[in-house]
Amino acid sequence: MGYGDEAQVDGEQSSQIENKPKIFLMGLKRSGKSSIQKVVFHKMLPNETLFLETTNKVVKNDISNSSFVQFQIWDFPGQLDFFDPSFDYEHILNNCGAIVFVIDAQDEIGEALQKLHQTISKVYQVNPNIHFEVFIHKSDGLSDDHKIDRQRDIQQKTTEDLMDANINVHPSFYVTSIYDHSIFEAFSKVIQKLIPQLPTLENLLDVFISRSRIEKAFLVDVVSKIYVATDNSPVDMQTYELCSDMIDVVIDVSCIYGLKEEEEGLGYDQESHSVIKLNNGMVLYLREVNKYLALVCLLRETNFDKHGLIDYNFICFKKAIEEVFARKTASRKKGKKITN
Ligand SMILES: Nc1nc2c(ncn2[C@@H]2O[C@H](COP(=O)(O)OP(=O)(O)OP(=O)(O)O)[C@@H](O)[C@H]2O)c(=O)[nH]1
Repeated sequence: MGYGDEAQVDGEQSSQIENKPKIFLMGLKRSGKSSIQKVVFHKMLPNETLFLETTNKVVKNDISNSSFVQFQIWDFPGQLDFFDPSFDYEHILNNCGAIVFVIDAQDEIGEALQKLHQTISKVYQVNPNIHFEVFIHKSDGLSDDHKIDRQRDIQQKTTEDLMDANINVHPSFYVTSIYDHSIFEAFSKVIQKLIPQLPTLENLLDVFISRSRIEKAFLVDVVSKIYVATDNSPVDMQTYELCSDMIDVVIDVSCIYGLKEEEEGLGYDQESHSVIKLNNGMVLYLREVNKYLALVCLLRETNFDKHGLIDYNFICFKKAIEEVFARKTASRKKGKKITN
């Protein structure tokens, strides 16, 4: 299952800008932009990206999976000169929330760094509110030492160049690969910056886990496995991977045993919940929050004895989330009325 429409847009169509915030995927040719989009949002297997052809036009993708996560991803071909005077980039940048700049960490990085600097300096002049996110990509092919060196080099050079040019921008850096969960974690962080309700969601999660003696909780988008929010304790990649895999297990089992004959669907509804006891004394706990989101938690088995309390706290948490959604929808409608 994938998301929404995928459309090729040319110069003219690109001027028809909708109100959803946009995330631009930029970087040199073959750096991995289309692969990232396909793997994260279209469930393409990483190995299948080997056969992706080079992108010739801007590819626009509408991501409307949940009330919180609604945006467009624009995949720019590596060979496109974004700042060509014939390309109306100033207009396009007005509604852009973030630029994800992808650097192939297995390749020579000089040209990519030059292009990154040029992109940041020009974009900053048009819209200083855009978040700059640098993916140090294809990290799977590097040894651990090499990974650290690459990240340090890219981060240092970019920051120094920006300081020398007097540009007050602080890009975020992520080491990513489509062959593990790093790409999902990085994209989660990119998207979270575009969710205005993030502090409220994090607070709700903090209260929920502390009252329920839970170690870690993620509010996950069930289709993409991007986490929309988590509590304030640090994210450990293995825990995120476990929680994300649990969603697959629950959906797969529901599809096989939960759907009626000839019934089609994702196998995920209000009834979806699951508890998995691991052999290391930990428990995974999943509950449906709404059509798009699941709460997935990790807790100690000894703290699961009072699971009635956890279930009760979850109901309160779910109600609070519904209120946040309702407020968001109400304020959106109010905004529309005013503009009408
Ligand atoms: N090892 C490795 N290869 C990757 C990764 N991501 C993408 N690739 C490979 O990189 C190659 C280029 O990927 P694309 O997604 O087509 O690159 P692009 O940036 O969209 O390229 P253009 O369309 O030319 O701008 C493909 O063969 C992918 O399989 C990764 O994380 N690790």
